[in-house]
Amino acid sequence: MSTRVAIAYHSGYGHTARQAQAVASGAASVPGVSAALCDVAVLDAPLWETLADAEAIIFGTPTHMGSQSAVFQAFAEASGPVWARQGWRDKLAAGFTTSAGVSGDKLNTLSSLAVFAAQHGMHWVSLGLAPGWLYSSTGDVEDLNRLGGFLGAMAQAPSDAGPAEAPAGADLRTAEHLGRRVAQVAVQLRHGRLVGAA
Ligand SMILES: Cc1cc2nc3c(=O)[nH]c(=O)nc-3n(C[C@H](O)[C@H](O)[C@H](O)COP(=O)(O)O)c2cc1C
Repeated sequence: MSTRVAIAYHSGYGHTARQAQAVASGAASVPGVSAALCDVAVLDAPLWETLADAEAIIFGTPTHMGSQSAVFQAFAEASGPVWARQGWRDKLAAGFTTSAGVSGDKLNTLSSLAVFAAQHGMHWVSLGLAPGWLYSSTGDVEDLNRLGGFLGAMAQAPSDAGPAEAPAGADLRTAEHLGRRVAQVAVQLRHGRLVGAA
C-alpha cells in the first residue's frame, strides 16, 4: 500500500488551490507515495476518512487578516471530535499559505497552522530550504523560497492577478519542494532511513 499524503486546503479565489496542486505534485513525485487534494470547504465524511487514512496532512490556507481564512478555521474547529480522540496523533504535518502582500503577515498564518497541528499531537515538518532572492545580493527572484520562510511554504499573488497568472513559478516550485520533503519524511518514518539508501 502506498504512503498517503493528504493536502487539506482552502482557497477562495484559486491562488492557494494552485499552491496546493504544486504541493500535491511534489508529494506524488516520491516513489510509493500517493497525494490526495482535500478542499476543506466541504466538511463531508470522505474528507474525514481521507485525513484519517493519511500518514501526513499538509494544511494550506490563504492569509486573511493576518491568519487563516474563516473557512479554514471552521474546518479546524470541526476537527474537534478528531482532536478529542487524538485521531491525528503522530501523523506528520506541514503548512503553506498565499497572500497578496510580499509579507502579508504570512508567518502568523503558518504559526497558527503549526499550533493547530501541535494540538493534534502531530509532528511538524519545516520547509527545509535556505532563503533566496533578496537574502543576498546575488539572489534571484526565481530562487526557491524567494520569500524566505522556514516554517512552511509561502506564496504571493497580486490581488488583481487571476490564478492562471499567480502565484509566481518560484513560489509554486517552493510548494512542490514542501510536498516532496513531507513525502520523503513520511516514507522514512514508515520504512526507516536506510531503505532506498545506496
Ligand atoms: C478577507 C481577506 C483578508 C485578506 N487579508 C490579507 C492579509 O492579511 N495579508 C495579505 O497579504 N493579503 C490578504 N488578503 C489577500 C489574499 O491573501 C490573497 O488575495 C490570496 O491570494 C487569496 O488566496 P486564494 O486565491 O486562495 O483565496 C486578504 C484577502 C481577503 C479576501
